[in-house]
Amino acid sequence: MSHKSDLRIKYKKLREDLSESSVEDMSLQIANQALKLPIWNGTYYHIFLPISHKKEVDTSFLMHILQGKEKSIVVSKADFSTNEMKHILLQDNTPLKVSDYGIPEPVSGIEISPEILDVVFVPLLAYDLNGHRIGYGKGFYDRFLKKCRKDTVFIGLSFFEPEPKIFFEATDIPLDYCITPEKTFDFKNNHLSL
Ligand SMILES: Nc1nc2c(c(=O)[nH]1)N(C=O)[C@@H](CNc1ccc(C(=O)N[C@@H](CCC(=O)O)C(=O)O)cc1)CN2
Ligand SMILES: Nc1ncnc2c1ncn2[C@@H]1O[C@H](COP(=O)(O)OP(=O)(O)OP(=O)(O)O)[C@@H](O)[C@H]1O
Repeated sequence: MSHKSDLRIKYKKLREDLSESSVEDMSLQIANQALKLPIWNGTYYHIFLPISHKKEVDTSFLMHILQGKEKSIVVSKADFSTNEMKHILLQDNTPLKVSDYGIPEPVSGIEISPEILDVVFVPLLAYDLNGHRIGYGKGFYDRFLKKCRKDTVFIGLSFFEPEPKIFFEATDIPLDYCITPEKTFDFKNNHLSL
């Protein structure tokens, strides 16, 4: 089993090697895969805005789907002094600004409590067949997800296949699904769903 730090290096490199056009193509495929999941009865959907220079999944396609379905969309603002995030309702007039870390974030707006969220799309570097994930290592999402409801659905988005097994800590909150361009993994039912 690889160390978390080695996996971070491995997946950062795999992402760097992707062309801009494959990032766009695969991000569109991921959004299309999301349409097949049984997640569309909710009201509040949390989504991350991608750090583009890190070649994260481009969530703008998913965002268009959410807007088309008239869902309420929630985005976050990270506080690097506490490693906690604030969650803000995205409205037509919500001002966004790219932070020092390259993350597009709301400047101001209506704050939303994590308990209200029905679905959270989760950024990640690596994940495994049990739905354990690794991010950039500050624990932002671990702290956030534990404040959501028991029935909130957590969905990772990745360009890559899962690792067989990642060592996890007591604070790690596992994903329910991970969507990749070709396949969607359903961890609760322990099989490939679609
Ligand atoms: N789009 C997006 N937003 C997100 C996350 C994410 O993974 N993706 N996060 C998920 O938790 C949080 C931000 N996490 C971050 C943690 C560390 C660094 C950071 O240290 N950046 C350094 C470069 C370090 C490196 O490349 O390894 C820098 O920008 O100087 C950036 C973001 C909250 N918002
Ligand atoms: N709920 C929590 N309360 C306090 N500390 C936490 C909590 N969750 C995680 N941490 C701590 O935060 C640090 C980073 O956690 P971890 O390595 O799991 O981050 P990550 O999942 O890779 O990053 P991220 O969630 O930001 O994408 C660890 O030291 C962990 O112990």
